[in-house]
Amino acid sequence: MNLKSQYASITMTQEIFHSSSPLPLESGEFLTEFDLGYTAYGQLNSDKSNVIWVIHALTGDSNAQEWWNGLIGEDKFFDPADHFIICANLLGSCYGSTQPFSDNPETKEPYYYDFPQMSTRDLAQGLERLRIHLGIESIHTLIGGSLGGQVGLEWAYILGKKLQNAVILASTSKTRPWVIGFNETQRMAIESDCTWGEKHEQAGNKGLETARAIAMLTYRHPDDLSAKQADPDNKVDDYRAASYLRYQGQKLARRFNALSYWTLSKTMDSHDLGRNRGGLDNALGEIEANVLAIGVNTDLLFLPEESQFISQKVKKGTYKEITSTAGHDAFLIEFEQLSYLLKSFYLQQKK
Ligand SMILES: CC(=O)SCCNC(=O)CCNC(=O)[C@H](O)C(C)(C)COP(=O)(O)OP(=O)(O)OC[C@H]1O[C@@H](n2cnc3c(N)ncnc32)[C@H](O)[C@@H]1OP(=O)(O)O
Ligand SMILES: N[C@@H](CCO)C(=O)O
Repeated sequence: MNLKSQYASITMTQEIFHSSSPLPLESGEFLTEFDLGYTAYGQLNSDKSNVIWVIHALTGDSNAQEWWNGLIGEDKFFDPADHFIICANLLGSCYGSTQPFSDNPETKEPYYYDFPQMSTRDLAQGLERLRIHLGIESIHTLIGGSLGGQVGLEWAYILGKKLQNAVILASTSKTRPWVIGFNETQRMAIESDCTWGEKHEQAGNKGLETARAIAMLTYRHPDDLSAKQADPDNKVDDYRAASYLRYQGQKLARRFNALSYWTLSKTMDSHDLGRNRGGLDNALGEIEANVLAIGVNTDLLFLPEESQFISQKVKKGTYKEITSTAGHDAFLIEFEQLSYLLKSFYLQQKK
């Protein structure tokens, strides 16, 4: 399907790729067949050397130009006039790809709670299938933040020399117990919703609101809330921070579902680039691409040290840092710094 983007001159395509061959999963299970919804902007050049592959974070979708509008678009750092920019909705997510409400080909009923558990490696294998289907032999740059960075690292490992540059933002090579703990509290919130277990898309919705509110505290820095959600001194109730978190919970529950959230949070927990590869040092050391690992100085979820570690262990690594009061989500917000860091990274490659 060809669509007009908000920039009349940009070609934007939205398609669904269907894979009819089974995808083996790390758990030992299979996805018998699967769909990946994807969005592409711009055109492949004649030698197919202008591919920028974006991987979204936990609740993102494939329309990267919309949620990364400060980085992708006309006259932005990644301009579809020059690049073929593609982003696929990750497996398990509810924006066009196979997810818990998709039909299980074996039962002809939605998977619901029987949706198989997938690791970041499995999600990367799904993207690899799409790359092969599109006939893309090499990727100029893979870029993703948070969960998108985790999947990006896994894919960078798989791609080997087919990938030139990987930009991994606010992410990690192995999920820390602290993060798994936060994800578990969010799943506990979902489980405590009395509709969890029912077979419809609203199941667990109130629990999802709470889960998002908990998650927001890991995406923001305490100082950010102090600055933006401060109350007058005479207050004894109805604090701004409280209504902010409630609002954020409701906002997500309107556009996402608890089953996809559950699945993807488990996927985040599973992330360990070094599993069955002789550990992290070995696995990172086998990545062939130039890697730019970007940390955020106020990130409490994926610490800047985790990005530094990635840059130190890969063959060709660079570390840069975003300075922001925003916390973890700065990678979705601080476009000016991001554009500057990307520019200096590419200039460094030319030297
Ligand atoms: C179909 C789709 O939308 S999917 C793709 C979009 N999403 C993604 O890709 C996921 C990644 N994006 C994100 O996580 C977020 O959009 C971010 C991090 C980029 C920005 O987060 P935001 O929620 O926009 O910013 P912020 O934390 O400042 O909150 C602002 C919102 O809180 C509201 N708010 C602020 N303070 C309060 C308060 N005290 N009480 C109630 N509401 C409040 C604001 O009015 C604003 O509401 P709005 O979103 O309806 O305009
Ligand atoms: N704010 C991000 C998650 C943190 O990376 C999202 O909602 O996708």
